[in-house]
Amino acid sequence: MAHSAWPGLPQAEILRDGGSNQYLVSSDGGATSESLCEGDILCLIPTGDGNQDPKDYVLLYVSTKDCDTKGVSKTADLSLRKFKIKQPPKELSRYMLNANPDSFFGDIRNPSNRVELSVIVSVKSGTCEAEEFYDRILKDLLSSLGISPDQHRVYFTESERWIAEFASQVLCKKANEGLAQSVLLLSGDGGVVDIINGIFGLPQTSYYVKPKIGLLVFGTGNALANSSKLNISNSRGLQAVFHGLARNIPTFVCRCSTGSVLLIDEGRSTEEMGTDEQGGCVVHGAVVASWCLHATLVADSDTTEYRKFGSERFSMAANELLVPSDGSPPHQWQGKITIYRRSPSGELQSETLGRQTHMYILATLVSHLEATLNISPKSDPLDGQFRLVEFPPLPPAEVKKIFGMAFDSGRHIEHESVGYTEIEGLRIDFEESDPRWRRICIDGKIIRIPEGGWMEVRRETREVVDLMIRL
Ligand SMILES: Nc1ncnc2c1ncn2[C@@H]1O[C@H](COP(=O)(O)OP(=O)(O)OP(=O)(O)O)[C@@H](O)[C@H]1O
Repeated sequence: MAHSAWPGLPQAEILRDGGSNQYLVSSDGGATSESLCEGDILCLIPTGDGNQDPKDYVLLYVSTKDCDTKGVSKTADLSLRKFKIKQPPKELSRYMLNANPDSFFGDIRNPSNRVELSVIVSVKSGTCEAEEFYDRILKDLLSSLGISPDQHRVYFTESERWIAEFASQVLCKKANEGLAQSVLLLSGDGGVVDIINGIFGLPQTSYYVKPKIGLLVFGTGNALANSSKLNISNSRGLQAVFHGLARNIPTFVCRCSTGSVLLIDEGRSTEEMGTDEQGGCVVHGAVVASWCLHATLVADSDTTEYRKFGSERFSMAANELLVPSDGSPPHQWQGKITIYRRSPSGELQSETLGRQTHMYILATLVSHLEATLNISPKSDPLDGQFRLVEFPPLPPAEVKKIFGMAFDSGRHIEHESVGYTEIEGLRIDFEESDPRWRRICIDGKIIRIPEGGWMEVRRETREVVDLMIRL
């Protein structure tokens, strides 16, 4: 760490403010003070180097104009604060930045021991705040840590395909050469999944070193972050980057019949998918594979107009599907569902769901699709277990009741019409003539299956990337 990074830093005192996780930071000899939530602390850096007093630290945190807001403030209200501190409260020692060669940045005090760092800013994620967060917080933070512009690369996404192409052309290539890499990714689930797919598109060498992803949360649903105990405070996940551990992101593979296409540009255009040796279409996911109501509402709400409403867009589109404004009844999706499970002796077994019409078919590796939508309450962070949530066509009021229960700590699994089970995989044979009802969702990406087609999802055993999480 270059101590020259801290010239003229003001001195402050940090004290616990009552019994909660609130602190008071007072500077200017007590003339100025502001409240600080523990979730907004980034790190404490010991500045003593033997000649100096070891009780000197630099405190870095994200400050908000609106500190009464529960949860997360708008990025426009955030700024990075840096103070010299003497004797911080001892419970804050867990935020101490130690010299650790295995950490996300490598040995931050020693530039020659740092890992290769890329920063990817997904400019269209969520409500498009990632770029502003980079400008307001991240740029200054990296420079304060002594990570100079020549020691990392910053990229702003230029297209829908940008992250997947970067992942295959840069990340995978270097990982295959055995290079340790870390990626600060400002996005929603889509950015992570694009990285996973970009890497899965190429073979792995025996030298492969999994890149570490530090996910800064800027999407709409943020299922992976909300399910992985990432602290979605104003630090947007930076606490896990500094103080977390790297853990494998479990994934699944989805194969679909030849002729399946990825819908892009708000569904106006299509793109060819990757293919396997048999000519089937292949895509990987880490969050969710769905059909019926879930896939259709994600697809219908993926427009610039809907995106302005943040995660509210999902319930708006769901309402239109359950109670269509033209007065028609909700659609009943038609198809054959086959479920794969492992027997206690490890044998793969299949069983067909005993009905042909459906309202909800969703296989997931995560617990939460949104901050409070606990779709799979038995899932633990990154546990790798695939679970199926399904129910048949029901009156709209009953479907809304089920969702109310899902938002209430995942109680929907107690509803008599909801099936919830551990699975190894799932196959759908579609029996729908209208292409609108043949759209599936793989981690937010929408795939249209050809008429008479099928899709199959299975857990994937190859590991490609790690996520920084706090255990
Ligand atoms: N410069 C760009 N031009 C066009 N599309 C972009 C650009 N940058 C990102 N995108 C696309 O924007 C989408 C952002 O997805 P992401 O998952 O990160 O956010 P989200 O959908 O709002 O959140 P979540 O998936 O968590 O609900 C992706 O499909 C990505 O490919």
